[in-house]
Amino acid sequence: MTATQDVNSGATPEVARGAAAGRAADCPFITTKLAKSFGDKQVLCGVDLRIEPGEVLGLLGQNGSGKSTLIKCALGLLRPTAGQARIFGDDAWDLSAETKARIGYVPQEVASYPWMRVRQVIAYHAAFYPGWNHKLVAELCDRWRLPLEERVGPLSVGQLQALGIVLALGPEPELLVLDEPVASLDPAARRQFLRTLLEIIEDPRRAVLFSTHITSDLERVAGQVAILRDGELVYSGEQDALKERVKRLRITAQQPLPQAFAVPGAVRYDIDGPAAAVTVDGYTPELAQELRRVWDAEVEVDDLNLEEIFVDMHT
Ligand SMILES: Nc1ncnc2c1ncn2[C@@H]1O[C@H](COP(=O)(O)OP(=O)(O)OP(=O)(O)O)[C@@H](O)[C@H]1O
Repeated sequence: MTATQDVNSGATPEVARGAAAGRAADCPFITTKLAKSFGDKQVLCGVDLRIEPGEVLGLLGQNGSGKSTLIKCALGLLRPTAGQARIFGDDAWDLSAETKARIGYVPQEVASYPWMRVRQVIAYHAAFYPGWNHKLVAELCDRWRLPLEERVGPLSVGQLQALGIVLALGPEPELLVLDEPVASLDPAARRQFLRTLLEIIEDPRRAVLFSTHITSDLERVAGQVAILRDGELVYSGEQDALKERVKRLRITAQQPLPQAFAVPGAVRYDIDGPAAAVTVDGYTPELAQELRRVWDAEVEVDDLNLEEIFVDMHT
């Protein structure tokens, strides 16, 4: 595990010492019926998720839907109540040092050593990783104008977040897990980050789990999308397939639409007399044809972007 946190103890990245190359290339990330409760509050309800090498999975969900809890259970930072998470074949609660060394994790709140200078923190982390990419780290520090000679303690939240990303990317991890990594970055730094991420995922061995509320970012980088609602996955699959499946139908009938007007798979209705805008989950061209026939209506089909899909699925 890279650097900003040791997944099991919250201690130094010593766990990465002795990182071994050449382990069997197991699936980077699998959860099976993963469940987590805090007291009597169930936060995750049987989540099945899988990320293959070369995939970027964007994790979406409203505040409190369980994204961070899912990530922490999958990385062995929280113990699941039921089900299982495996990282490169290891049980998440019992990750080997070799497996931890293959993971880069940027938590929602980056913690580091406040008394050290930025340059020292980077050198400290680099010392644990034989494959540390000094050139990449220097480039990233430059791009994000990280103040190498300043102490970590007084860094701004955004600077600390950028440092967390640098530390996670330094060892060139095969699994990169980012829990809202850009929330505090300014627009220029965010753009730089996305550029960096796009460069990183050119390597087909890498898998990325990227949780964010900024859907336009996910739209650019995530081939796979998972949507959590109240601890349950309501979608997991290709972003393109989601966009094929969820459409907005603009319906114009000859007469005001009756009370009984209903569309199979509708997740949102806006009805105004003879006109309706209906978002459906499970669109097919046959559905549009059927609506034209049954309601004697014109039906136009609009594509939605990821943000519109997310919002409509949560109203
Ligand atoms: N240690 C804990 N003890 C009790 N409840 C917790 C704990 N950690 C998380 N929760 C609860 O679990 C729920 C899910 O929290 P989580 O942080 O996973 O959500 P999230 O989807 O990451 O939210 P956000 O988008 O706001 O970061 C919340 O209701 C939260 O209060």
